[in-house]
Amino acid sequence: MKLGIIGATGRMGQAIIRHARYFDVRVTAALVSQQSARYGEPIYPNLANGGVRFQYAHEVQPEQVDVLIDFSLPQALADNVALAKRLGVAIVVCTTGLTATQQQYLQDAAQHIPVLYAANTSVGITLLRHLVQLAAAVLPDTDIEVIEAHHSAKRDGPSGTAIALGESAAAGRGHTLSEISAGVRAEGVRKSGSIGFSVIRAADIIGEHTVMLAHAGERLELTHRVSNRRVFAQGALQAALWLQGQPAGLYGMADMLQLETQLQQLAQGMKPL
Ligand SMILES: NC(=O)C1=CN([C@@H]2O[C@H](COP(=O)(O)OP(=O)(O)OC[C@H]3O[C@@H](n4cnc5c(N)ncnc54)[C@H](OP(=O)(O)O)[C@@H]3O)[C@@H](O)[C@H]2O)C=CC1
Ligand SMILES: O=C(O)C1=N[C@H](C(=O)O)C[C@H](O)C1
Repeated sequence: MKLGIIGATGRMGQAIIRHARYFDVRVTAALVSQQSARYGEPIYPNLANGGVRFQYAHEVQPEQVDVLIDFSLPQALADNVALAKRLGVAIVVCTTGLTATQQQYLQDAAQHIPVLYAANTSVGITLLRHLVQLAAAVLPDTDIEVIEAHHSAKRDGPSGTAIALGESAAAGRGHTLSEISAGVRAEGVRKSGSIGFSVIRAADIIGEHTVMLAHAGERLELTHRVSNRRVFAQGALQAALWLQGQPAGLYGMADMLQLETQLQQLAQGMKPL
């Protein structure tokens, strides 16, 4: 598969370029912003890469890529989706901090091309979202808080993953997140039934999320920690390979992993404790 990576000079873009060779994937386009200092440089000088150099989106030709992965910035989303439509290829969007308007661009593009959106491409978070929904439903009276920690260069907060986990918890309670979100907590007493967020930014933390479900005398904490960006890169590459064969539509990581089917089959085969 011929892959175009958008945000190719960034932390995640570089992780994709490093890990593509472990999949049946060749990076054939590595896209940078008009402001990039890296334009024209070879993408990974230490490895044979067929002479691919960092280039601008408007230079990419339709035969050059089969699928795109976007790890850039929200403000580039409209251009990235337009590029996928121009090339007529699927796009895996992994950028977080999207506005409602930018999320609508994904919905609109999905009428024409396959689009997979994932705020977190790890298998662990895809499963955790389901566990959180279940726990929130089974423990309806617990207070729910989402705590996340990331590196000091992260721009958005709460993280896209924290918001997705909050959405899962709210869904478990029969609500949308916007109905019961308390946002990032500051001062003031807790409103019963609200979901609050805590945000930590420090050093080189790659990505950590905890969902706490607490009531008096007892607390359940569901935690996911990533210690290597390879985890995100592998998930995104796997998603790109899968998405290429799908019809136009908007997908998530759970669709790619067929998680609902897997969980139903497992639940049927489980013995009572
Ligand atoms: N879904 C997931 O699992 C994960 C998602 N993320 C998200 O991915 C995004 C990128 O993260 P990260 O790699 O750490 O960020 P970086 O800041 O390291 O990289 C972003 C890159 O985007 C490039 N860029 C900026 N503007 C544009 C543009 N207009 N068009 C194309 N490229 C542009 C920049 O480079 P240049 O100017 O040289 O082009 C920059 O290198 C963030 O939103 C982050 O939250 C991160 C990790 C995992
Ligand atoms: O910016 C990051 O680094 C990460 N961003 C994603 C998010 O906002 O959820 C996913 C991951 O935790 C790393």
